[in-house]
Amino acid sequence: MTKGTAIHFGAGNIGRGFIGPLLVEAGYHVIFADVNDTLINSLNNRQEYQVHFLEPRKRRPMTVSNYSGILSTNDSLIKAFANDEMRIVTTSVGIAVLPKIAPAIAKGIAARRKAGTKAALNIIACENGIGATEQLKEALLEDLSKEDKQYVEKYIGFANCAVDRIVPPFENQSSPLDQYQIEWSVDRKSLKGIGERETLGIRGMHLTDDLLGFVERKLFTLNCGHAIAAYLGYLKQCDTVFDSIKHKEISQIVEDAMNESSAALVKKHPIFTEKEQREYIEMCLDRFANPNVGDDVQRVGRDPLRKLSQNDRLLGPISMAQEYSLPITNLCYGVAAALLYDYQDDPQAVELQEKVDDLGIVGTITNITDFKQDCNEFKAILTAYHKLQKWRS
Ligand SMILES: NC(=O)C1=CN([C@@H]2O[C@H](COP(=O)(O)OP(=O)(O)OC[C@H]3O[C@@H](n4cnc5c(N)ncnc54)[C@H](O)[C@@H]3O)[C@@H](O)[C@H]2O)C=CC1
Ligand SMILES: O=P(O)(O)OC[C@H]1O[C@](O)(CO)[C@@H](O)[C@@H]1O
Repeated sequence: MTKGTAIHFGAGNIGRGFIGPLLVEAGYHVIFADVNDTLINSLNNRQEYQVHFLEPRKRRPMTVSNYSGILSTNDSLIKAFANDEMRIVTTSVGIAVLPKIAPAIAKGIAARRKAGTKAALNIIACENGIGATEQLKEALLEDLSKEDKQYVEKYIGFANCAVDRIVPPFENQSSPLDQYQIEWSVDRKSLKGIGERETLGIRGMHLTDDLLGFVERKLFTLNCGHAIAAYLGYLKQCDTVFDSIKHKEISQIVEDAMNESSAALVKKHPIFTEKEQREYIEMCLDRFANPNVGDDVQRVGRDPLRKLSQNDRLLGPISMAQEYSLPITNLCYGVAAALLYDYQDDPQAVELQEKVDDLGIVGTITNITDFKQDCNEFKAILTAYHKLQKWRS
């Protein structure tokens, strides 16, 4: 049964491998909008592609069809917004790219208003980060007229979400996908056009009134452990997270860091019990150790400055633990490992190491973390940094 049309910005790993397939399976025609014309041409020429599951158990690949591709700069995309059948807009372009796609979405909304379309449209940014859809909304409001803003209030929902699926890069026109518990939790109250008990009819989308809990659980547990495994693995010259987690001293730090984060998480978000968090951590460790997921440490560790930002997976759990005066030693190892990340093909790693060269490590920790030099967190990061330096030599 057709449910209408969806536009998905970013036909990369999570777009083609996770969100796109869920929307297609739910009965939407998905328009993938991307800047990469080779990718768009290849999607249009193929008309279908496969998603295969990297789980230890065998499961049949899924065939994805009922989609089309369009360059995100193409004016037809703006026209597509005006269509009454257009119901949902999703993104997975990377959080820093959201301001770049905002003008096209703003033009699309203006076209929708001018066409007199009254059907609700929901926009969901599926990026790793807190409040990604909110950031997109703020960026696009700048481009809207007063009338468009009134229209937005009435008909356009902007819902934050947590998106959890490990999708390593595509190979040979098919998408590898890890098949553990999947999570696409969406803020129910921000959606438009659905009743109290209704859903958008998308299997795998979980509507919740406690979104922040789900976002922080994913970012501060799974992403936290994943990033620490990547940065520590990089120091030991591991190629993949799978290789990294085989080192006992790495898996211990990763597990202990996730435990430290969880101890604070269950206090802040009592919707999760300690038992559930223990099981969640087990599930994360299983995923990291899945031999079928050949996930490069450089992919998982990409953009270290973003990962070292205040509310992200490394400093976020430390602040949360500080609120309850809980231990943070292993989380500080994660921060220190990220500070040592010097992969030359990652522009943020290069920028980070230039900062270390300019400011010294004490100045860099101050600059990035905002911790005072005499506080425990600062000392723990500095101590861990000096210990981890020896891993490289
Ligand atoms: N890969 C994964 O397992 C997961 C990724 N995420 C999040 O999803 C987002 C995307 O990640 P991936 O799919 O791995 O990255 P990716 O690099 O595979 O895909 C990003 C896509 O966005 C496109 N893009 C870049 N600028 C654009 C623009 N201005 N307009 C339209 N398209 C544009 C790129 O061409 C690329 O196809 C990130 O925020 C990431 O944190 C979240 C959970 C899991
Ligand atoms: O996509 P980010 O935020 O750079 O994080 C790296 C990795 O974190 C995950 O979302 C989950 O661990 C990966 O699948 C993802 O690619």
